[in-house]
Amino acid sequence: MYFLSHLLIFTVIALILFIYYRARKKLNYFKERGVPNSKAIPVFGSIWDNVIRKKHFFEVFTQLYNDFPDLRFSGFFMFNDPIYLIRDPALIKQICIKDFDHFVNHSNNIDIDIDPMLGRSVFFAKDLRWRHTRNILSPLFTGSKMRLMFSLIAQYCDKIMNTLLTNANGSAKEFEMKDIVTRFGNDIVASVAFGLEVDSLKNRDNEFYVNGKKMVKFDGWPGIKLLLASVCPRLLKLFSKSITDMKTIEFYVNLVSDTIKYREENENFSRNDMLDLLIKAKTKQSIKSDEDEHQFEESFAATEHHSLENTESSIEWTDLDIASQSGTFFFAGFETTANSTCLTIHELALNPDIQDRLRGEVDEVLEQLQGKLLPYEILQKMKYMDMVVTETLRKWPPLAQTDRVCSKQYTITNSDGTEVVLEKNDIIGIPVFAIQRDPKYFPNPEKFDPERFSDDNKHEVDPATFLTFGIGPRNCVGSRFALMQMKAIIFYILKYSRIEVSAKTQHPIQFEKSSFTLNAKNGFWVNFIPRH
Ligand code: HEM
Repeated sequence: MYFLSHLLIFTVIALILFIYYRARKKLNYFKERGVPNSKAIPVFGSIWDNVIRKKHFFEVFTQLYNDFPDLRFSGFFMFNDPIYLIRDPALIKQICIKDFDHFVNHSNNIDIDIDPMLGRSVFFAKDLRWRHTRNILSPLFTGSKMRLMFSLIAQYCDKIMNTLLTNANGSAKEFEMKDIVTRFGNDIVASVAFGLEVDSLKNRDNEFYVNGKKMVKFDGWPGIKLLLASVCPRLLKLFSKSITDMKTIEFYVNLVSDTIKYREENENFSRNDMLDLLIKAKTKQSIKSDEDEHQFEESFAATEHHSLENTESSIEWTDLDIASQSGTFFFAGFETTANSTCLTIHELALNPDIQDRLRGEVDEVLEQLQGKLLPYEILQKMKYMDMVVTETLRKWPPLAQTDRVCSKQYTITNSDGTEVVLEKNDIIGIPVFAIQRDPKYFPNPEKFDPERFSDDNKHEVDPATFLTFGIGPRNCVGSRFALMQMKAIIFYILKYSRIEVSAKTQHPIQFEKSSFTLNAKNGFWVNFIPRH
């Protein structure tokens, strides 16, 4: 027994020393390639300040960006992984657009045998599966498809804002916006992506909302599983069957299967929602083309659709594939859209003059509509709305950084002339937040200034410095959906109320350091003053 316990202690110490030695050796990675790198410690790399919750990810990434202001790229370590941080917008464009074929995947791939739900989603898929899925999905997110869905969203926002403020009798009502906007988002996803009507403000613990919350919970054990899925999938398989809870997967697949069955049995049923389009894609029916696309004003922030080579695929779509793409609205679009909406509301509360001007635009539209529901075409024509939302997304992009993985050798040249050959599986980081807060590209970057995106000024913004929705063929497929949802919620809030700071509004706002995105530490509190 005595011998065994000593052997165990010895083995554990030897293992720790071995891991430490290997991690320390890895820290020479950039030096050996002639690339200056940010400070790093073994195992935790350059993000120690976030690991101990001293700084938010956003602050850490900004520090790494500012470490070498004159270089086109430098290096840092995300735990043990060396990452090339690309600082030069022209190089970002070259990698993500021109030479995209060398950089197709993100680093957070998940195989379908690790998680049948996430692995099928376009967000986590890689190579051929990604190309095939993206080719199917891209046509479902164009302006004309958004227009079809928009009436469901506008109706919902109008009804809910109206109910929220009944009984207020003209007096201020204090709300924590994240809770409200999350419930808005949940019901909109239920309606558009799953064909289900729920009212999460009334039925607070409805099954759809509870399962949705589980899907987007990526802190704690689910977060560790997500990290293991890309760093060490074999280890994850030892501990767990899947990242997403199997019961949650079953819930969504059953929901989608029942709805598909209903719609197939009722041929005349048409709801013009995303699920309809996904079912058509599954059964390889043609989806009406977008010849009327040009009639819509495009939001400044909406991402371009890049055509990919046509990939004939032998992958047959099942109900699980459809449930997975519908589920993508949760894990790719839920927190991002909800936080961006809350931050727009927060900025409008802090900047009453900007809010007044936006309300003026809303009122003009309301007068034009004469009680009718807001149509998508008119929403898209609201110039100041677009400027306000775009400036929020510039100042507060919900993801600090995105990335690409190199798939075949590629040479990049630094400002000092050093050439570096990127090898297969090398990772490059794109510092979204730091670039959008760099005074070189956005003077006085802390200021909330929608004028940056006015017709007179927006041509001065280099598209490769506005990266909130990413760049190139792997950009955010849901940008139009996110913008439509954010604008609809803001429109109907301003129709029914004036937003003011409340006693609980935090300014300057602080964010949860354990979160990878911008979750306010004490919530997003504001007062709504009902309008007559
Ligand atoms: C304000 C809200 C949102 C923001 C800021 C955002 C941002 C992003 C970013 C930065 C990326 C990576 C792009 C790149 O690496 O170039 C991305 C990818 C993606 N987003 Fe969004 N997103 C938002 C909302 C949504 C919504 C509502 C959906 C709905 C389906 C969505 C679906 C996706 C998908 C599927 C991808 C992966 C695309 C691919 O890998 O082909 N996003 N998003």
